[in-house]
Amino acid sequence: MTILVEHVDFGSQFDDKNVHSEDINELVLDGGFPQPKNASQNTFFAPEINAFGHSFRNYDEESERQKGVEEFYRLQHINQTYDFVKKMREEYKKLDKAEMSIWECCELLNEVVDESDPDLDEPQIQHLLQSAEAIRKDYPNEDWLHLTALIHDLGKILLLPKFGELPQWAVVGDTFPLGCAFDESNVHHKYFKENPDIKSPAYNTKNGIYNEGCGLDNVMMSWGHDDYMTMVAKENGSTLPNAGLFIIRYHSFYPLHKEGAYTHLMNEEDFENLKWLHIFNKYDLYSKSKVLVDVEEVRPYYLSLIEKYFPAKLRW
Ligand SMILES: O[C@H]1[C@H](O)[C@@H](O)[C@H](O)[C@@H](O)[C@@H]1O
Ligand SMILES: [Fe+2]
Ligand SMILES: [Fe+2]
Repeated sequence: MTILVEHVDFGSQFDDKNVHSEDINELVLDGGFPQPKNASQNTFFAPEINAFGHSFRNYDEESERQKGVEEFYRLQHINQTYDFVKKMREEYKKLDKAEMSIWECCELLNEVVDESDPDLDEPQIQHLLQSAEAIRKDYPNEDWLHLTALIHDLGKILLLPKFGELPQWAVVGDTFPLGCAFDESNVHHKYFKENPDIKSPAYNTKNGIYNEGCGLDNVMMSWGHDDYMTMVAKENGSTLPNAGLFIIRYHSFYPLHKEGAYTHLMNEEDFENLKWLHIFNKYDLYSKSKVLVDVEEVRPYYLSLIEKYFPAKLRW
């Protein structure tokens, strides 16, 4: 069984911003996943079952693994506050923890286990390469998108001793804005009732401390691997297009890109970039499989992309 996901048809607006769209009529979108016989072009067929035999992002399943995931969200929703995020951003903006290349970081990530993820059963470097290779197959000319996929989860190194050994709830899981009301579409929303921010009248309206349409760049997101990696890329002078940086910063913002919540905080540019995030998300989520990528075989290609868009060594 497969799930049918319509391909997003985006216009030529990206050409202006150094991002080129494919001639999508020429594409067969399958991301390398098994396709049904009658699959038509321009339609992405996503697998229905994850590596554990469940549907993807099923947070209600009665299983040991799911209990761990729920406990993860309890802690995350209680502890992510506006003040906490402010402190984290100040601390990590210093980028004084290490100097290393992007590829070195990919290798480091193998030591990391993500307790929030109900679908992933492989080392993190496999997830990076599986999503990058799947998107590369469908969008061969968007090299920036391949590299974006490769690096989108690198921020998970925050779990390692050298990078502060932050608890899981401060690194992984879905993200959400602070400084305004918590939307009900957040998974395990009920645990927000123990978050101290809920008592602040300033934070507890739909817009909270923000103005409608203020742009997501101005919104304080819960702290984690997304925000950190965006910071690292920007501060080290990456030449990735804005759409790539947008994908990295908001790829865990499922309440927005899956549920359509919080759109009142977006500006026009956010809406343009969201089209790319929707595309990216399918590959991030559905490429998690047991079919492993041969790291040595694809390494030269990704090294060439890293060289194109990043300095040789970055500050982390
Ligand atoms: O559990 C997952 C995590 O593995 C991902 O890296 C993150 O981006 C998701 O949003 C989260 O829910
Ligand atoms: Fe992620
Ligand atoms: Fe991911």
